[in-house]
Amino acid sequence: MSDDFDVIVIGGGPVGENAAARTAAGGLRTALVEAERVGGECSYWACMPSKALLRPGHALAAARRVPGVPVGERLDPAEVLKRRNSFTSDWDDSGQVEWAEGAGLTVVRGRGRLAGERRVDVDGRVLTATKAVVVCTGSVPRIPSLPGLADVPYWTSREATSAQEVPRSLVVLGGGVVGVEMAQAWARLGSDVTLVVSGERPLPKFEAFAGELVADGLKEDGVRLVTGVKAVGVSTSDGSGGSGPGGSGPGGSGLGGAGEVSLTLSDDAVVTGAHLLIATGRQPATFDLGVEQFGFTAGEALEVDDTGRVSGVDWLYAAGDVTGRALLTHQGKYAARAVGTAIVTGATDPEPWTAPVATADHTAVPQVVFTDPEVASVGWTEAQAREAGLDIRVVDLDIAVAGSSLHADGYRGKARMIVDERKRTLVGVTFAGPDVAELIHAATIAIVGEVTVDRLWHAVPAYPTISEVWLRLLEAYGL
Ligand SMILES: Cc1cc2nc3c(=O)[nH]c(=O)nc-3n(C[C@H](O)[C@H](O)[C@H](O)COP(=O)(O)OP(=O)(O)OC[C@H]3O[C@@H](n4cnc5c(N)ncnc54)[C@H](O)[C@@H]3O)c2cc1C
Ligand SMILES: NC(=O)c1ccc[n+]([C@@H]2O[C@H](COP(=O)([O-])OP(=O)(O)OC[C@H]3O[C@@H](n4cnc5c(N)ncnc54)[C@H](O)[C@@H]3O)[C@@H](O)[C@H]2O)c1
Repeated sequence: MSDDFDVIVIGGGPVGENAAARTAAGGLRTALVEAERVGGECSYWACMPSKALLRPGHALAAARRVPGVPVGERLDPAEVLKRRNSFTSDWDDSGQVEWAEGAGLTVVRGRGRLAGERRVDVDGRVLTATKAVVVCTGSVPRIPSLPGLADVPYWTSREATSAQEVPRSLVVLGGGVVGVEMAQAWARLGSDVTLVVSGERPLPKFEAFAGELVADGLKEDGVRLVTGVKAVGVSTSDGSGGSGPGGSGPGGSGLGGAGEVSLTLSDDAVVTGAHLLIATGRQPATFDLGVEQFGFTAGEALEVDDTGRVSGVDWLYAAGDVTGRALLTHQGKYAARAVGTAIVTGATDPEPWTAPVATADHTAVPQVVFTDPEVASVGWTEAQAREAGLDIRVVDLDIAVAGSSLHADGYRGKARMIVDERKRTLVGVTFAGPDVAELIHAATIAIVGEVTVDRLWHAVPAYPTISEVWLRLLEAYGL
């Protein structure tokens, strides 16, 4: 096999796959270098397995909210885990490799390292690129420096998404998206879950009402929510199980016997569980990658422009989590399409909102938190819009339309629309409530298209759908 390519992509997660597929489709000889599994974190230890763990609980809760539907009391964990395993292809990436080869890529197994201009060392074998190298190495869990943590076994999102049995009990540290999703998934599968968050509520990056509704949902599922405290130490009751990340999923060793992990909190309280999940954020995977030769620091993001070009190096591109821009699969894949197009077309300074540019990263990033209730948001929160100095009007509503009451008895949800008063266009929208995920793409289109509220008035939502909340929001705005 030749070691000369036009493009070398390091990291075969969803972002690397998309960047590589784009350059290959543009006629460029493209290598995809992957150290673990083609498909990346998203396919095996993040998006797919986490959503597969959550979906059955949502289906059961939804059915129970509609009288007359005959449903059981609880989930069947064995079946849920079996279905989750099928979504990760039992952690076998041969299907993804087949897809990559079918897309014209050369898959190179091994750990890639930048080795000078347009050169990548893969475990001693040096590949060269005539055009570009694209770094798509993703991110890794950010582990806090907590006294005792290095000496106890703990879960990261990998073990939390791949465990092969329901933990008897689970302490989750960190109330971001991973923390709330995994707390609910395992609680609904029968685990006794405690979620420890340092702020007043979970999901601090979202509108406050969203975090409050999710907190209520978690409590209804029996999750013990501990707020406003910091973890100050960790220990095990029997000292068993080795140290560092490990669990009952593929690759993990587990805590072993009946030992418990205890987290000591800043108010002197102690919370205990069979497993401890550290869900305190992620950091760019730029370790042992040779980024220092280009002025970057290992563990920090690769700063890129909107075409994905790494600052100061004209042949080096990056996309996805490693850039620290938006740690989301869909947004990383969007950036990958931009990078691929920029490399194929040779665009260096394209106009915003053209194909080689990830313009939406700045103003229109959608995200769904797949808890019950769900949170779906796009664009800016009120706080971010005010910080940006925009003249805004905030419209808040309960989601209470014919569609929502038909959807579920006792439907409880909230919506917020933020309007730029100067342009009369939307700059941010958040929905929180059962099954709001599918509402958000309409908001994304309105923000990206800079549709005015006056024109949006003519986008009539079908009756009786939950989308009628759009009509109520515009009426509340004054139309
Ligand atoms: C629990 C969890 C749930 C999530 N759920 C969602 C969700 O529902 N929706 C969503 O949009 N986002 C979700 N995310 C975020 C999403 O997983 C990431 O944004 C996405 O995986 C980023 O893709 P990526 O290709 O940049 O990185 P990754 O998926 O991390 O892939 C990077 C790849 O690069 C490889 N690699 C790293 N270094 C090297 C090297 N030196 N040489 C060769 N290969 C290397 C890795 O092995 C990996 O395969 C979730 C994250 C977590 C942790
Ligand atoms: N549904 C989805 O789209 C989805 C699901 C999971 C993850 N993700 C993405 O993956 C990324 C990582 O998720 P995450 O939840 O790990 O990170 P995050 O940054 O969303 O949340 C981490 C949380 O941990 C808290 N924290 C940090 N240090 C702490 C400490 N020492 N003690 C207690 N709390 C602490 C932070 O305040 C924050 O709320 C996010 O950017 C997220 O958007 C997306």
